[in-house]
Amino acid sequence: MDSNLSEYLFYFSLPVLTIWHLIVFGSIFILYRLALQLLWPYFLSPLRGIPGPPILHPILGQFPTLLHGVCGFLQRSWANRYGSVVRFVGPFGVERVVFLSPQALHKILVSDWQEYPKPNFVRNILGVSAGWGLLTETGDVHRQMRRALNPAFSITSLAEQTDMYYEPTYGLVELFKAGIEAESIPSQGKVFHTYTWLSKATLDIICLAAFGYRTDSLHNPDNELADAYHNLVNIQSLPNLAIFSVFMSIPGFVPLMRSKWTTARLYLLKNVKLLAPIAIALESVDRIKRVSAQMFREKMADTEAAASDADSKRDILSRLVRMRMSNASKGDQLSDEAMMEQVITFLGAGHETTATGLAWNLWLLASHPEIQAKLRAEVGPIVEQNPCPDFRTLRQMEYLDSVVMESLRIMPPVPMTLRRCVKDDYIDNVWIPKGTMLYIPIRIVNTFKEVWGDDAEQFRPERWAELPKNYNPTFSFLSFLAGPHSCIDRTMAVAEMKAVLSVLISNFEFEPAYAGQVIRPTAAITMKPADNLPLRIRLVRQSPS
Ligand code: HEM
Repeated sequence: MDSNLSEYLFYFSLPVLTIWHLIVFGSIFILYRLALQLLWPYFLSPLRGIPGPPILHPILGQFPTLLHGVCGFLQRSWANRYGSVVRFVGPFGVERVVFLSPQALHKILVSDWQEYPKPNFVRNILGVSAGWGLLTETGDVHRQMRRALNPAFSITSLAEQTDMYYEPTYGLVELFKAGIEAESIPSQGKVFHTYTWLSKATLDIICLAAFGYRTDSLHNPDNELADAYHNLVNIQSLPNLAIFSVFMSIPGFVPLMRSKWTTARLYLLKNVKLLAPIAIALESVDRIKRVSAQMFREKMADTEAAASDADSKRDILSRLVRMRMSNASKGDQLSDEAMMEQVITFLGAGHETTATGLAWNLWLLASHPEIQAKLRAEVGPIVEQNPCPDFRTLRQMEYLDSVVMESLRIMPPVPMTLRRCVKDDYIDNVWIPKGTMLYIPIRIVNTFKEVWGDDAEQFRPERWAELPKNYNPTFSFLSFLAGPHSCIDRTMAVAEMKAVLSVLISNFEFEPAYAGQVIRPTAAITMKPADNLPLRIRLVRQSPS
């Protein structure tokens, strides 16, 4: 082509062509992609032979029913109907496959875990709301991080922390007592929104345990950290999760949101309805990071790893700082930045999960007074003698253990999680193409009748004293997941729940707030009570016997 002609095309035709081509080809491409995406699950998908519920809506799939249903119940009814491999379709033709067999779960979560990471949009949501650490990393980076962090979560380390749970717990006891005594007829007790209060107490506990930092959000709601977490927890809902999922899937959206430019303009984004929950999450995490960074700097400046304060010596951050100092020349070291992100992750992963677990436990006890009385008979005399039972004593209370495990089984704070297949594979002899989204059905597995029997959905702590013969220690109870991504702090979570519960049950009786009370679990990442779980609380000694 002669150079004049190419110059002519470049300077004159290209802009004209670009505008029209952009509009026309862009529209055709979007329509083509949309049509393909919508037709995909009906006619083209290699997964369409897997049994599962019919697609309810051509654009939204099963999403409307999932949105209005109780988390996990629908999937459980599908599993009962279609068997141990189920396919269902979400919005815009996105398919999800559920595997229930222990062999399939072993492959996805344990033996081939590197081939089944969390989907990127999930990692982005977790990263934006709970820091970029263990929860978001995968593969070798994750393995190295976990190796560096594991020693701070050893049983010995956690056992030494147990007494830190009691200051916030007794703070809660005092608040409940004061509220009840201020009533005109104290013997009738008082209705409290238990989840709200448990969320404050568990935030105070995790801040002490993770940083050695006293938030005291029970008495001081204006505390920077408490306020930021309060905002973060309040935006959790399924519709907001859907908004997060869409935006977090757009390439480049997360780096843009994390940029300094956007951070400085979050106040503007809060006025855009669709983006408001994301802006609130980012702003809250930014505030949490600022407080954490300050605490981290203080710990690092104290070369004795905070030798001055007894509490801070045993917190997770102090342990990590000490480990780093003693291993200064070895590998597996985390940078300052990485260590900070981890601690934010611990707060995010450890605060709401435990609050939710405790709230459901109190509900189950409130609605099963005979079990509550049996538990009180075990824990009451022990707590009376020793108001702050240590790790060993908590472990020795067998019925308490059964009650906590049974509650976590029926009402797991994390009811499901997602994984994505990074290469074509066979699972349970079913061909799963690269990119397939897998729904890990924690709540369904925990209440699977083939393992747990016909009363699988009932709250019966006694079953833990004699486990069913089909029980598989790793894959019949998935509340803390299994494999390299399983909860790093399972031991602390259970010990903390036991500590708080033993003290509360020794001091109070819990009842439904009104006759016929129905619970409303709402699940985004955790499954919390939508109404903050009102319960009537009475002082133990004043209750009619
Ligand atoms: C009852 C309370 C808790 C429950 C039910 C729970 C449950 C879980 C579950 C299901 C996962 C796996 C998530 C996934 O991979 O999709 C997980 C991971 C994790 N949890 Fe917990 N958790 C609880 C308490 C805690 C506490 C107190 C901490 C405090 C440090 C914590 C820290 C973590 C971390 C760091 C991970 C990521 C582990 C990894 O990927 O290597 N959790 N938890």
